[in-house]
Amino acid sequence: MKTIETLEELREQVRAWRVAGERVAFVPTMGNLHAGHLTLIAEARARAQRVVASIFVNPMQFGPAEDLDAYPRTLARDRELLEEAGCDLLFAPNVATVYPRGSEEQTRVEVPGLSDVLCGESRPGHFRGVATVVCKLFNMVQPDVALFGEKDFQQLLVIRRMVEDLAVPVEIVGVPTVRESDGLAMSSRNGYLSPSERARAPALRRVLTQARDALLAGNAAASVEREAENALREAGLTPDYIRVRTTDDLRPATETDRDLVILAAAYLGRARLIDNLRVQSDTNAAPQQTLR
Ligand SMILES: Nc1ncnc2c1ncn2[C@@H]1O[C@H](COP(=O)(O)OP(=O)(O)OP(=O)(O)O)[C@@H](O)[C@H]1O
Ligand SMILES: CC(C)(CO)[C@@H](O)C(=O)[O-]
Ligand code: BAL
Repeated sequence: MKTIETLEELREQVRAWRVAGERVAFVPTMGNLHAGHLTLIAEARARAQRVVASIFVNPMQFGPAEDLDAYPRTLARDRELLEEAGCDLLFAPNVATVYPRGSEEQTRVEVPGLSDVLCGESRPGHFRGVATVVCKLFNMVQPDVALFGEKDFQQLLVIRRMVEDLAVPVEIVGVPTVRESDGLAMSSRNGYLSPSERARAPALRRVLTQARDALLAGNAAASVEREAENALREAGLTPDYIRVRTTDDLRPATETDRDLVILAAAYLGRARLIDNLRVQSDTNAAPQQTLR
């Protein structure tokens, strides 16, 4: 596996593959890789002849009080994992390669609406940073297909919408969340948890599952959200939000919506955990099973 830091070398390599008629898949990451990332690489391999991964801790998506400096940087280990997983090229640019004009850069990519709710409300400007860097990385790598985890459900929707609205010629594939054996969604930031916090963390997934069951049993979304927040507090987590939303545009669920997702974020020690669970209720279900 090659590691490339400059745009010139990246473009030369990807151009050679494209000229040879090879399809290129792209997996953008911030590094500190785990089995979730490696599943994205495996899915990428199944969809293209060549796989490019990037590792770039993007300053633009971090708020001033967030963990940009502390974010784990483990490049040597990440390289080994990518190589074993069959990645062809690692693009590991520095900040000046991605943002050559530094603070003088003016262009931003924004997906308002989808970016302003849920995680966007707690992390103002976060999705502007994500959409801008993903748009740049797409222009740098020029892949045919790019893969993103469903763990970051809102991010996946923001990217899908950006690609649609700007006619970006990249197919976007969402990959189901990879979990630890106790249900906790794998995440680089799980490494921030102390042993006792780690023991409490699976409550997030447990509460999401209980909330889904309560919805399917006919309870109203607002009461399900309230109960779930209380359950998170009782489990020792500090809820940021837990909300029932439509899967396509994250609107609050109404009685007639059938394709829903419950999204949650909660603080635990130094970590802010996120997770989500789809709820597909049957339109022909008996009355007690429909959403009220
Ligand atoms: N558990 C997981 N299952 C599937 N995909 C995942 C998982 N965790 C992360 N991803 C995906 O990997 C890609 C890169 O994510 P990133 O490098 O930020 O990892 P992360 O573990 O989500 O980190 P963080 O803890 O900082 O959010 C994203 O598309 C993300 O959705
Ligand atoms: C998509 C991404 C690599 C953009 O920096 C990041 O938000 C992430 O790792 O999910
Ligand atoms: N996985 C999402 C990247 C972030 O939290 O900044």
